[in-house]
Parts: sequence; C-alpha cells; structure tokens
Amino acid sequence: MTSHRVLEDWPLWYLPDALDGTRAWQVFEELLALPLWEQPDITLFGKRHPIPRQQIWMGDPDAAYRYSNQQFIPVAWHPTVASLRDGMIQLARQLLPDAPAFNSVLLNHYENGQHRMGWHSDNEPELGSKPVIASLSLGATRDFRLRRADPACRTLTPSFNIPLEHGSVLLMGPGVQTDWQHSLPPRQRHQSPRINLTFRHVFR
Ligand SMILES: O=C(O)CCC(=O)C(=O)O
Ligand SMILES: [Fe+2]
Repeated sequence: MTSHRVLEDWPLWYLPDALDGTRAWQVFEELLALPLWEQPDITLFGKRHPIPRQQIWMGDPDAAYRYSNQQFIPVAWHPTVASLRDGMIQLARQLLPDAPAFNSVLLNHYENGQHRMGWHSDNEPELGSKPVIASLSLGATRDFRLRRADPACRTLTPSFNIPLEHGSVLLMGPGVQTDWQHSLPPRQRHQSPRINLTFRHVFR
C-alpha cells in the first residue's frame, strides 16, 4: 500500500488507496443510507446553531465521549463499520506498531461544500496523551487544512492543505493533536457529498 509521510517531524501519513475504489463506493452508499445521521445543536458565543454537517458516534458501549460540551453515547457498531475498524487497526499498526485498538468512530457527512468543520485538535482527555487517529474519506475530495496549534509557530511553519481523496486514509500519530490543529473549510463550488470516519481509541 502506498503511504506518503506528510511531515518529517510528526507521525502523519497519507495513504491514497487504502480502500479499493469499488468497495469504497459500496461503503459510501451504504453509510449514506443509514437512518442514524444527526445534526445536533452546538452553542457558540451563547447562541445555538445546528452543526454544519451530520454525524454519528459509533463504538463500544462504554466508549462515551464528550465533544463541544456534550456527552455522546455511541450507537452500536454497524457490521460494515466494524469491518472497516478492523482494517484500520491493522493498517495503523503497520506504521505505528503500538497503535491502540480503535473502539469508537465519529462519522461525518458533509452534504455539500457549505458543510464544514472548524479549527480544532482532537485532544479531549478521553483520547489520552498520545492519540492515534485514522481518518477514512469517502466520496467527494475535500481539502483538509493543517496549521500549528501555537500561533507563534505559524510564521515559521505555514498552514497547508491535503486534499483527502475517495478511499484514502490520513493516519495521525502521537503529537499531531498536540502540535497541530485541523479543519475542513467550506468549498462553495463542491456540491457533492463526502463521508469521513475518524477511528479513535477512547480510554475509560
Ligand atoms: O472530515 C474530516 O476530514 C475531518 C474530521 C475531523 O477532523 C474530526 O472528525 O475530528
Ligand atoms: Fe478532527
């Protein structure tokens, strides 16, 4: 499998053909049809807004997760997602032999180019101090943007985009969530849907 090391000093890899294209489209259609997608409200500066995307938390029953001040109890593993999880654990361990077994996944559905995700790091305490996250992308290619978490570092290390293609995996290893932030900026001209799955290990 092809893997590109994205950064010299951090364990970040891009694997463009992690999932075979035909299987990836089958999975995409299957996940798109799940009756589980939700668009919860978040509170920003005291005002409630629906999040600009749809999501599903899936995982082991005790892998509860806090996100944007809300507690999410994961829904049970869908068999297709469980089999993707097993593949992602194997893949992660090829590059990071100590990678933990993923026990939860956040699925995001970006219906069109207006759907997006703002700057953040996945550094919630339940992910531990050295999170390993495998991010699988399906459907439309969208730019994933990275910038240094410390604003003082941003002049020396500029922000950059990685276009995440259908069937690709971005593997983020220890340190990436500490030193970097990421976002999925809106792209007005992109109208087709995308699904992203970030496999995580939640400590409990
Ligand atoms: O959709 C993406 O590629 C990013 C998703 C993400 O950053 C997250 O779920 O934490
Ligand atoms: Fe993230």
